[in-house]
Amino acid sequence: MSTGKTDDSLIMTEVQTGESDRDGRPDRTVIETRDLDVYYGEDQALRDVSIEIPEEKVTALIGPSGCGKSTFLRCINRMNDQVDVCRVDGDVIFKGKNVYDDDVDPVALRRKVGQVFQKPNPFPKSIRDNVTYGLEVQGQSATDEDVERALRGAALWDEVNDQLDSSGLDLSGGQQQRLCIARAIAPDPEVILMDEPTSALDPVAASKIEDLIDALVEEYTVIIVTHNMQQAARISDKTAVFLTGGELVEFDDTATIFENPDDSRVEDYITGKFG
Ligand SMILES: Nc1ncnc2c1ncn2[C@@H]1O[C@H](COP(=O)(O)OP(=O)(O)OP(=O)(O)O)[C@@H](O)[C@H]1O
Repeated sequence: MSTGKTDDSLIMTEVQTGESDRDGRPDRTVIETRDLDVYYGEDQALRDVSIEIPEEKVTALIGPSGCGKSTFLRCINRMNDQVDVCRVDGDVIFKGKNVYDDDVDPVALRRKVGQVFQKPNPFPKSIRDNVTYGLEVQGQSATDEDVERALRGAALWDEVNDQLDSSGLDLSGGQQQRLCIARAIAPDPEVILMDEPTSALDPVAASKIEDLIDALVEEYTVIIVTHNMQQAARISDKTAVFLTGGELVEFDDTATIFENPDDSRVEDYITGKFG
């Protein structure tokens, strides 16, 4: 297949940031927002959000309902373009390039920044066609190897390799979500956005997705919205805490956020005093 991390049409310089990491390498910023304000009509959903998301790490976004977590995710791959009343001010820099620049093609952007949603949403098509869709929508043909690679990457191959022509809708909820992850990774993205990907699943299926996220981050950057504080603590390297009004209150290593946050509002939120 012709996709891959060598296609740098959207990619400019990379930015070095801090020091902590999974495997000894220094952090590199893959996405940076600067002074990001987002409005729906007159209502402001995000307020002056500046953050640097490290590459090949899991960053969790937590905070009470309505604080703008999903809005933030949708800014990164410009899904908010599809909301007429939505206005975005400020910069969203993906590997050095502002994704809101006029010369950025949102479809190409979404190949590099894939998304998985709360409710598994496979197409009413075969398992194979669900996986190849992400490539074909970009005008690329997909081989059997591409299908196998994506399904293996989503820890689903062993369960479905003898039924690739069956409907994706016949799979269990957890398998459907892993199929959606396979669809997202088929075009070989850099970043995978996940909006509460386990909240519609039973605990066993959710645990498989958590294990999968741990494996995916060897190759991809994962940004996950979750309401499940234990999940954020278990799977993420960094945690960003948003609070009502769309303010990013604190962003730090997950251990620091959960054990020793700077802001008392974060402690109150985490200990369940509000939100
Ligand atoms: N399409 C839309 N049109 C108008 N307002 C919207 C739209 N989407 C979100 N909002 C508003 O923007 C604010 C932030 O919503 P958002 O869904 O980003 O929050 P959230 O933190 O992800 O919430 P939740 O945890 O409940 O999913 C809310 O006040 C919400 O009502």
